[in-house]
Amino acid sequence: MARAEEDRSSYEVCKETADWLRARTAQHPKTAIICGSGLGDLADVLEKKAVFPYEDIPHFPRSTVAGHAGRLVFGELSGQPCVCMQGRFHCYEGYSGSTVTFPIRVFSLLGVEVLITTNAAGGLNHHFQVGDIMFIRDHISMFGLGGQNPLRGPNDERLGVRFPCMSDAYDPDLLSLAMESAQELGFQSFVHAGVYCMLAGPSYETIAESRVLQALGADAAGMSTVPEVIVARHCGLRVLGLSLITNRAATSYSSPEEASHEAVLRVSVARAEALCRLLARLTARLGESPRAPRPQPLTFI
Ligand SMILES: O=P(O)(O)O[C@@H]1C[C@H](O)[C@@H](CO)O1
Ligand code: HPA
Repeated sequence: MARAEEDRSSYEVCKETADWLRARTAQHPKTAIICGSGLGDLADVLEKKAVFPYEDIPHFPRSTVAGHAGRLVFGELSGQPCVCMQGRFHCYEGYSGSTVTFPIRVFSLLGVEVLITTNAAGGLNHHFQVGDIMFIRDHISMFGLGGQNPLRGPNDERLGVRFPCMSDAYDPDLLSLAMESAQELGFQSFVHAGVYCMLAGPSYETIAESRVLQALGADAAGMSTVPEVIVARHCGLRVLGLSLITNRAATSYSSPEEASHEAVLRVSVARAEALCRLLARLTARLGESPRAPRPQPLTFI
């Protein structure tokens, strides 16, 4: 029988973990990066690394999904202090919203100001190709609309307000900076901005469900990210979200597309280098002070 899940929703538990980490690393990360399925290589490019397996960190949950190594990596990216989650937690693993988002609160207590969250997602927008990158402009959470909000339960004001605004969930300045970074790297032909839709998972969508999601205005479908973003905004972090389109969601009964996690991981691993370059460029731009003036606004599909 499964053991009862530890309650990680309290400020004290988050602080205990943050204090434990602070005592073991001299790094003071301002940016946290969550590596999506198969995107763990993003953490390997950090310099001056300090690595903590999740099982060594007090109160940290365990990664159970292939392509999520389960290590917290502190280090520098483009000279900027960062912390990377090599492996995230998903609600479909059986974890509660407060467990899935526990690291975000720990990061906030460590002084992190910006969250960059990445994921693998199925493309719903007809213009998207496998291997494309979508910056998340907004989200729809089928999970959240169904009542599964990670902030459900008593609210501790030390962590954030009871009713956080979500119309500004994805920071427009970070989005512009990310688009500029993509343009500087010559990536504009395969970079878009769009709406990410979170499903509970772990089963992929049916054809009828994919059609509904398209009609709702979703550009990509996945099984993560939204709880992290809600909690990040709750504790005042600025957020950039990024989806790697690892497959195209099937929307026709005659379509050959069949989603599989193996194919998702294959595409993620193949595109990890491009993502690393993009995040390195973006992080360098984030470190520039004062913020460089923006070029002409860019239009992405
Ligand atoms: O952690 P992410 O959102 O990148 O992982 C996606 C969603 C599922 O966990 C898995 C399905 O293939 O990939
Ligand atoms: N649907 C949901 N989650 C996903 C997909 C998908 O097609 N691809 C990767 N994660």
